[in-house]
Amino acid sequence: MLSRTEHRGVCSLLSSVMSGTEAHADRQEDYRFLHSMLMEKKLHLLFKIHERLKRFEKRGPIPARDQASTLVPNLVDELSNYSTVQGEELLSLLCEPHFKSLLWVHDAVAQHQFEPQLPPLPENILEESDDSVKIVSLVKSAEPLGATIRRDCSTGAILVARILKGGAADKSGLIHQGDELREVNGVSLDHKTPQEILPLLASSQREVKLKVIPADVHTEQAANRKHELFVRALLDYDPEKDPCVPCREVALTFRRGDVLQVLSKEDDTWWQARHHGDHDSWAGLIPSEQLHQRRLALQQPQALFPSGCLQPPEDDEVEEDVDYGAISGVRVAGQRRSFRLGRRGGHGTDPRRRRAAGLEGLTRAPAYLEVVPFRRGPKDRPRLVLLVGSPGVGVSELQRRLLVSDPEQYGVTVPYTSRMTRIKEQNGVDYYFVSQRQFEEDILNHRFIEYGMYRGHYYGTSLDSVAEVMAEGKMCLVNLHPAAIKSVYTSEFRPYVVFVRPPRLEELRFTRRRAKFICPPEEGSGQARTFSEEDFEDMIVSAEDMETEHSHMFDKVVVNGDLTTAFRELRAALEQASGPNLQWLPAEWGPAEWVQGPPAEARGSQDHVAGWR
Ligand SMILES: Nc1ncnc2c1ncn2[C@@H]1O[C@H](COP(=O)(O)OP(=O)(O)OP(=O)(O)O)[C@@H](O)[C@H]1O
Repeated sequence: MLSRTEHRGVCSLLSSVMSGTEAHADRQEDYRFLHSMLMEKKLHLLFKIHERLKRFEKRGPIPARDQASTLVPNLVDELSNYSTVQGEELLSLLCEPHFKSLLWVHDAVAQHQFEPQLPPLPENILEESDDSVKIVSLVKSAEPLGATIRRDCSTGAILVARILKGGAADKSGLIHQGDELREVNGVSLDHKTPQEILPLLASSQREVKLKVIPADVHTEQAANRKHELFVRALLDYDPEKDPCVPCREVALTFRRGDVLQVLSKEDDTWWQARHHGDHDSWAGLIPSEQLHQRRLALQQPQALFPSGCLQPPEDDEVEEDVDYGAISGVRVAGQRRSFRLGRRGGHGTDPRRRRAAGLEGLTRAPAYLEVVPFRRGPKDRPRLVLLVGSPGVGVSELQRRLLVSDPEQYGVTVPYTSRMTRIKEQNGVDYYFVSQRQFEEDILNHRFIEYGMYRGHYYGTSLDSVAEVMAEGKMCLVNLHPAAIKSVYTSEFRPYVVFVRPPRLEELRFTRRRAKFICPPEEGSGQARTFSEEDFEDMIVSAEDMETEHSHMFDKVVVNGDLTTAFRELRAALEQASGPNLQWLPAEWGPAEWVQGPPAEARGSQDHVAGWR
C-alpha cells in the first residue's frame, strides 16, 4: 500500500496532468475516461512497485569477494589451533557438505557463472542465416522482368548480372545487381544452369516468388574473399639454396605448380604465405614478385637488347599433309601432322637465331600467377586443351593417342585452307576450303588462333572450328606454338595448357632410336627421316626457350621420355581438368559469365542469358 504522503504526492501529480489535458480534451467523455484511468488505484500501486524496484536495484548486494570457498582451508587450519567450543563448532560447520555447497553456489553467482554457455557460432553462419535471405514476390505482367542472370564460376551461385533500367525488376526496387538467387517459386536452384532456370521463371503465371540473398551480404563475403589472395608458383623455391632469405627457419619451400595463399604483402621483398589448404600451419616467407624480378634483372645486365634482333619470319610456314589415318589405321578428321605454324623460324623462336642474337633468357618470367578457384559444373563446356612443345617432341603423337583412346571425349578442329580441294577431299572433313579473299577477311577479323602460308596458300586454325568441337561437349585438342596461346587465353575458352618437354639427351637418343619424323619440306621434301643429333639439340634448346618465355601459362608439363608413361600422365591430367574437382584459373580471366553454348554466342553477349520473361 502507498503511504499517505506518497499517495497524496501521486494524486497531486496526476491531478496536475489532468488539469493540463483538460484544455485539450474535446469531449466530456474523453476527459472522464482519462480521469478514471489515471486515478485508478491499481495504477498508483504499479507506480509504487516500480519505485521500490528502482530503490532495490540501487542497493543491490555486491559480493565481498567472488571466491569465498578458497577461504575455508585457511580458516580450518587456524581454527584447529584453538580448542574452544565455539571454534570447534565453527570448524564442524565449515566442514559440512551443505556449507561447502553453499559457498560454491555463492562463488558461482558472484562470478556470474549462472549464465548459459552457448555453443560456438557455426563458421558458415553468414551463408545460412535466415536474416540474410529475403523472399521477393514479383507480380508478372505482359512486359519482361528485365534482368539477366549468370553463374558465378568459383561458387556456383546464380547471380543477378544486370537489371535493365525501367524494367519490372527495376521498378519493383526489390532485386539488385549481384543478388544471389536461391529459389524460384520454391524450386531450389542448386546445381542448376541459367538455361534451366529461365523456363522456371517463364512458367510462372501471375507472380514469381524468389528467395534471394541480397548483394550487400555478397559484397561483404566477396570483400572477405578479396583478402584471400591465391597464387600459383611458377618456379621451385628452396630456402636452403637461397643465401638472401632473412630467416631460413620460417621460409616456405614450394614447387612449381603449388597453389599458395598469400597472407601478407606488406613487406615489398618477402611476402608471407602458406600452401593452399594447409590451415594449421603458420605463414612462411616467400620471395616477393618484386624481389624475383630484381634478381632476374641482376642476372641479365644485357637486357637492353638492340631493336630489330627479332625479325619476323619471311613466310609463316605450314607443313602439311600426312594423314594419320594412313599411319594409325584410325581416321580422324582434321588430324594433320605438323599443323603447327611458324614452328621453324616463326615467332622468333629459332634457338640458333636467338642464341646468335644473344636473346636467350631475356624474358622476365613472373614468379607467381594470381589464380582463383573454379569448379566445373556438370553442364559447363569442357576446357580447351592446348598442346605445345618443340618440333618433333611428340605433341602430334600424344594428341593422336588421345583421340584414338576416347573419340567421345576428345576432338580436333578441321583446319581452314585457301587452296583448291584435291580428289577425295571433303569440305568440312579434311579442311574447310575457303577463297583467299575470305581467308584474308577472316584474318582481319581475328578469327584464327594461328595461320600461315605455304606454297602460296593460307592454312589456319579458326576460333569457329574450336567452338564447333567444344559445342559437341568434347575437349578440343589444339596443337600450336606457345606464342599463339595468348589469343585464346581468356575465360571464354578457359584453356588448359600442356607443355610437352623432351627428356634429357641420353633418354631422347634412346627412346627415339627407331622413331622417324617428317622433316620440313625445305629440308627434305616432306620425307620421313630419323632424328639427327642436331634435331635433338634443337628440340632441347627450343623447349628451354619456350619454357622461359611462356611457362607462366602452362598448367601441366609432361616429359615425353617413355611414350606410354607420358601418355598416361597426360590423360590423367586431362581427366582432372574435365572433372568437377577444384581447379585454379588465372585471376585475370575474371568471372566467366557463360555456362553453355559455343563461344561464338558467348562473344555476342556477356550475360549470355537474356532477360527473364
Ligand atoms: N616418347 C616417344 N618415344 C619414341 N618416339 C616418339 C615419342 N614421342 C614421339 N615419338 C615419335 O617421334 C616422331 C615425331 O613425333 P611427332 O610427330 O608427334 O612430333 P611433333 O611434336 O608433332 O613435332 P612436329 O610438329 O614438328 O611434327 C614420331 O615418329 C613419333 O612417333
